[in-house]
Amino acid sequence: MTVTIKELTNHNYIDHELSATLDSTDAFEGPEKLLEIWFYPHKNAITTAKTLRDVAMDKWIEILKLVKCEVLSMKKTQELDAFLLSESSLFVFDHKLTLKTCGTTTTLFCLAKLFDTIEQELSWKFQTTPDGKYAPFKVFYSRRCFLFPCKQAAIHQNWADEVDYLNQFFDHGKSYSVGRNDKSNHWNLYVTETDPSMPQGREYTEDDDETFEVLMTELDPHCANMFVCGPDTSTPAPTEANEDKGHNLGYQMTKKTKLDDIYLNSSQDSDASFHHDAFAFTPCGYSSNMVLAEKYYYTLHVTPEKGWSYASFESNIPVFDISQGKQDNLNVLLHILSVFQPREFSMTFFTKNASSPSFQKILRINESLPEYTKLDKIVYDLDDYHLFYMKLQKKI
Ligand SMILES: C[S@+](CC[C@H](N)C(=O)[O-])C[C@H]1O[C@@H](n2cnc3c(N)ncnc32)[C@H](O)[C@@H]1O
Repeated sequence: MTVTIKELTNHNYIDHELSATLDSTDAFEGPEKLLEIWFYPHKNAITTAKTLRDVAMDKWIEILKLVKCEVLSMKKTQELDAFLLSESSLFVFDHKLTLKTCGTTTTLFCLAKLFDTIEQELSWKFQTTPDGKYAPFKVFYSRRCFLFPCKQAAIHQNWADEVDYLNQFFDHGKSYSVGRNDKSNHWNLYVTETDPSMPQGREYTEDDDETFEVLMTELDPHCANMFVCGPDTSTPAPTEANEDKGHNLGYQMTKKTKLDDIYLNSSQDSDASFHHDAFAFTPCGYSSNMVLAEKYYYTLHVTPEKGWSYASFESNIPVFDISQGKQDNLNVLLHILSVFQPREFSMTFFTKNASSPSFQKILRINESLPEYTKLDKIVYDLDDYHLFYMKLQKKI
């Protein structure tokens, strides 16, 4: 499955001025804050005429201003809107959204505005408890420990403050610190209890809901250099003739590193659609969103600077099922590791079905990574989800 040059001209939204004027900062916090809100368990459970995808672009821009990031471009598919941001990505489905932002963004500061907007624009009322808290179907917030916590805005400097802030909005939130609890090795998760009053039954359940995330640090310098543009690097500097340098270079980086070729071209129907949107930052850095079969995404973000190099991969593609067993997450992981060759990485895998072949295979994934030593390997039973976490380090 690879992308074609047509992907450079079929954006639903693109901010050429912003792409031309973005510039680099010094020490950059690659590790992202990841907020996923399921307002309803399924689009069939929405009780009003409008859905999240009816929220207009200018409303998303206002919400994202509070997070301190901007929209570079957006592509719409049949099932989702994939936004490429100045600091990572936003995926909007009819009934849920995933917001992933890096740097010194203030992700949680958008919550009040987000709930106000959907109440005004969609008549979605989730503020139902007497204490004014919100009760969407499910909320997840997670992040690995930061490389530069002191650079973050106040509440994001430490996990306990983030949890206190989330608890002002939601009831029944549970907080986890996963992995050995030292300065650079843990990963945090906040998750609310599933709202039992929402409709139940097969037509309201996403059976194939899986999320696979790989967070890599200390990238191999040659690999990291593939995401640097300008003199003496492996990617040529853009020419003046390019109308949108960031998107052009992003496309070139994707093709060169074969990041569009992670999933086999053998998904259930080989005509499955594939959409791509990538951006190369100046002088370095890369972000991309890929959408497969209209409803599955994977997203990659790279901070290549020596000293704080970092790359992340996140996917909701149930690879074993859609490839009919021809490909699994080990295969996906090996492809990603070959592109970045990190010294350390952590991975998380969420699934509803602990007896699925995908989950059973992932439990033994470290046995197929002879170059890496396992530091932590943990499974959580979170009632309606199972979480697998593993941290690995390259053998010397
Ligand atoms: C937004 S990208 C990808 C971030 C992502 N979370 C990651 O995995 O690293 C960050 C990279 O782009 C570079 N960059 C250059 N200009 C930037 C800008 N205006 N905003 C954000 N990043 C920028 C950063 O220095 C960094 O190397």
